[in-house]
Amino acid sequence: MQNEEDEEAELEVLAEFSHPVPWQKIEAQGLDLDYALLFSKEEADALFKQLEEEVMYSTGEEAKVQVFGKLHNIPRRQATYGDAGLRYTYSGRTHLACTWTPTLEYIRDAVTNATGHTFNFVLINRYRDGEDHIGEHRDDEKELDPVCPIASVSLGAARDFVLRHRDARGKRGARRLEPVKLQLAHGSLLLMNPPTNTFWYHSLPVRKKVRLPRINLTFRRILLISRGEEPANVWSL
Ligand SMILES: O=C(O)CCC(=O)C(=O)O
Ligand SMILES: [Fe+2]
Repeated sequence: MQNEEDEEAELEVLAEFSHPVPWQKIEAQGLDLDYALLFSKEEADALFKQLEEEVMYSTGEEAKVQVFGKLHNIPRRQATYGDAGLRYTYSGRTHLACTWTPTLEYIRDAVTNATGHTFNFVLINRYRDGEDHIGEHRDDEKELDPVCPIASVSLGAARDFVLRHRDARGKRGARRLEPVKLQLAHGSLLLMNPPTNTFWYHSLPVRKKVRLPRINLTFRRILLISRGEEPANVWSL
């Protein structure tokens, strides 16, 4: 019942604001992506600058990951924002979302207008230059709403984005499935639609020639109702 109401609300949003974005569809077995330029260069420049002033990135323990029992600095900076009280677990750590800034609300609403989907959380990654990167992973946490795409907005230096099917990883991948490679441009929006994150891993590899910073925002919808043994993803609302 709740879902039907949500769907109706989303359709209304779609009908009300159809944004003039030329979408490009990218498909492969179990992979479904939509790519478009969401912001003009001028607007993307302004948004990048505003985010540089507004976003507070994690520091100290929060900015480290544990790999085989050892703590490492993550090779980029991260921040989480969202609806009041939301928390989200990734890489074994629980993060409490900061409340939306005006610029983040503006970008979130532009994504909603362009897609008809609503989001209650954003993970922000800042890559200083081409040395900063993110390793191969899937965003398949069980607290994510399984019907909602992950909407990835890129600002700043263009970077390569590589997706590989889970059965084609490693030297002796069980299946010959070609990786999917994209370049994520300044002001672009990439939708990772279900079931992409079940079957495909993605990464942002090191690119030593890239000298300029990049900010990536992945808008997500986190379920507020606990499933099974898991606690609900809110402290208090
Ligand atoms: O920076 C990117 O384009 C990807 C970031 C990413 O994969 C993530 O936030 O989960
Ligand atoms: Fe990801």
